[in-house]
Amino acid sequence: MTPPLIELRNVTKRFGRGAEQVTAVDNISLRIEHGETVCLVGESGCGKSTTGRMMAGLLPVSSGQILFRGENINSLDTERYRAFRRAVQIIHQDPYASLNPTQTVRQMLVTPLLRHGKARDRSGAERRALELLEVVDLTPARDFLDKYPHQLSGGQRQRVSVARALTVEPTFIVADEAVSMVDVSIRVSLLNMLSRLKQEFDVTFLFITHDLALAKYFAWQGRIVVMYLGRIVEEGPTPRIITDPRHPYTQALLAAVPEADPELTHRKRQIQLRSAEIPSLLALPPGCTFHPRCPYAVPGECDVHVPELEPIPEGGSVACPIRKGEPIQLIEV
Ligand SMILES: Nc1ncnc2c1ncn2[C@@H]1O[C@H](COP(=O)(O)OP(=O)(O)OP(=O)(O)O)[C@@H](O)[C@H]1O
Repeated sequence: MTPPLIELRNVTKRFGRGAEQVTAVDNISLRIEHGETVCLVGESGCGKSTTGRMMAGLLPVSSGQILFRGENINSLDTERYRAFRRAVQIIHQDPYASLNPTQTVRQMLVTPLLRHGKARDRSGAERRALELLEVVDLTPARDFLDKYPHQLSGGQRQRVSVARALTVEPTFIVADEAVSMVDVSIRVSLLNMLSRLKQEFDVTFLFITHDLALAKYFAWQGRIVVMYLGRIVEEGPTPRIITDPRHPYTQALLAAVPEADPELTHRKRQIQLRSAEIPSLLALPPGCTFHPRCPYAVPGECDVHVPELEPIPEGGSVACPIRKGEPIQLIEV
């Protein structure tokens, strides 16, 4: 049996020491198959970026294992580890911070192409750089080769980041809030470009976003994984999560979608959180960490036991023994 492309097994990540220590990611397990598109969603600070950075090999785990094509990335020899680091690329939220301001687009693309043997010589690397600029819809490509990051718009910079990631022919891309900083008007064209890469380059995606409407758009054929305060609280096929969310937190996230998306908002979900405040990672509530905000919390159960993710027949799994079997009540508006 082919192993998943990438797998997290009971991965935990702690930052800091002593009383200041926080557990940003708490014992999560996740399998992503080759060709899948998975969206990791949740509010700011729930551990999405930390998870993505660990998967890209940019942060060590505190405990647990990350397996790439079935092999623990910490047991790889130098050559295989380098191959893993090339295979997994990350696209950050802020392309301005991740692009070197002193380099032209030509340098940013030609250098990795030559360094990683993706082109035989300089002219081959330039040809490939031009092709990649066209792939990311920066045309006419020649006009962009000598530009510096500050001469590009936010959307164009993000396209250069994507082209740069593609120079090493990755199999897995972590797109961390990759379209959040660009204007809404060009968000869709960026998303469409990323979607095209799934097919054209056979890339598997982990798309990290706080916005369920984006997750729905990007991963309708894929899966949504919902994180809350470092834990996975629900996961499943996107259509099921969007139309029939079971965890009260997922329901609250959906109810908060501001976009005029008729599929997300034509029926209002009946959920009124007890508190809008997210607890601090420094003082996590016992039991289910969502219980102080949850309208369905059962005293003696939810404030005591940490719920496990359990599969549900409709697809995916839910970490809420109280609500997992209950479709939400909807009211027509
Ligand atoms: N290098 C670090 N040192 C200390 N704490 C960190 C570090 N990186 C992240 N954290 C903490 O870990 C928690 C999770 O952060 P993370 O960036 O993974 O969340 P997120 O869901 O991606 O949120 P955002 O969308 O705001 O980036 C936060 O409380 C954050 O302050």
